[in-house]
Amino acid sequence: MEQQQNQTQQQQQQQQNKIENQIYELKKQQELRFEVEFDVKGTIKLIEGSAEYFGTELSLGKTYKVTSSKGAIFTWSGCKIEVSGNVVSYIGQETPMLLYAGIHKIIDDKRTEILDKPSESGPRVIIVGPTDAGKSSLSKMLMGYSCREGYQPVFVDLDPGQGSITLPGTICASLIDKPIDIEEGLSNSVPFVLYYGHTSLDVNPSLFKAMIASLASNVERRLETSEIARASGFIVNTCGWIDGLGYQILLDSIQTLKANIIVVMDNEKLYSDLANQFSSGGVVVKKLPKSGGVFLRSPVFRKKTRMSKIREYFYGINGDLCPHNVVIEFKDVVIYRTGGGPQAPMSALPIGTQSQIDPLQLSEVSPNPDIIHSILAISYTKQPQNILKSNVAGFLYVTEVNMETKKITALAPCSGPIPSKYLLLGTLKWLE
Ligand SMILES: Nc1ncnc2c1ncn2[C@@H]1O[C@H](COP(=O)(O)OP(=O)(O)OP(=O)(O)O)[C@@H](O)[C@H]1O
Repeated sequence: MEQQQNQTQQQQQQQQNKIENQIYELKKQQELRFEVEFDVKGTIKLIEGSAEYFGTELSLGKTYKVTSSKGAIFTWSGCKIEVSGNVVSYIGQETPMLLYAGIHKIIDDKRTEILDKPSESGPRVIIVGPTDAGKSSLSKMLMGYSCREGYQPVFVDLDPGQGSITLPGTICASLIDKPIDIEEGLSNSVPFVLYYGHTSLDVNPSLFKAMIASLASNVERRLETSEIARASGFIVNTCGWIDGLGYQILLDSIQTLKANIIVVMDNEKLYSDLANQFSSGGVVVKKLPKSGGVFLRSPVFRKKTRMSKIREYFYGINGDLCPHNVVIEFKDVVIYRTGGGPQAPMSALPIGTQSQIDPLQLSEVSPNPDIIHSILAISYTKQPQNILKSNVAGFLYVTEVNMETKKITALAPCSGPIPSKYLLLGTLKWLE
């Protein structure tokens, strides 16, 4: 009841604050929480003091465009911020930022500790917790703080639901050498990308686990490339499925990636289970509360975010890219899907039964109108049997399949022939 009243008051306050050119004065360790709807634009400018957006410092006097997003500008020492456009905002008085900074300290200490020990590994951080706990935001913060100290951690994104580095449906690893761009996010990094093809883990958990193993080998190789890479380690963001099979996948991810720092957000049971399982093996397991500012995102909002992420891939964040229509003859490509055909998610099978289909089996798909609106990953592989562990060169969006002329028309981010004949299909679709 009290929570409901608080929420209503907060909403009323947010409505009042939807004013053009509002100036906010933040005291130390406060944050300005904001929300900008889809297709609506606003700006944020730091006009005095210092502040950061999930670990990235704001430049004084620079106007940042914000759209389709929710977030917070935090200050350690106090600041003034000017907000304009259709931005709903309010000041968050209490934040868990000191505790979050404490996790950065643990990571930093680990880096210092292993500098003179070439056989030891730097921080291998994995952030786990339920949906909308603030995991992605914390991973951005930790990467931002690391880069500000000259480290270059690898960011591993194991959440195919949103696709923070490239498209939804992927899992990726990318070296981060500067704090994340406030307007463009992670889109400037050059990642190693695997196309899982689905936005939910339960469609093909075995494939997901196999892909984590491939990603882990890639990350290991990256950590061995230099002293700075070894010391910087990696930061993994996971998806919010934490019980049943979701928990098993988390355990598998922690073990496969050999995580040595586990950060559990907003869930006592998960913390207790993971602490019991891993603390005795020298792994640091820490729990963190969720920030009161984290927005709960409805399934509709999540779907819209996914769709806008795909749009961004082809058209650019500001609509400034010009994708090309490519026409591909059936004979020039081979399309594969995993799992031997369309599958029911695990959750849809009767309890205790298992799908008879080998989840890692590749089956060739003849081009047909059912693949219209699908996102196809173009693989770098030269051998089709390696398609599931090979980096993705890019994506195509199928707009037409002509069975008479035997041609596929697809949207591609750039012109010219596609770099490989091997394409991977999942269940990810986009209605432009
Ligand atoms: N302190 C904050 N103030 C305002 N918004 C915030 C704050 N922290 C996070 N958010 C926003 O809340 C939303 C959810 O946070 P985030 O994506 O970090 O959660 P998550 O646990 O990674 O979610 P999921 O696993 O369900 O994708 C995001 O839009 C994020 O920008």
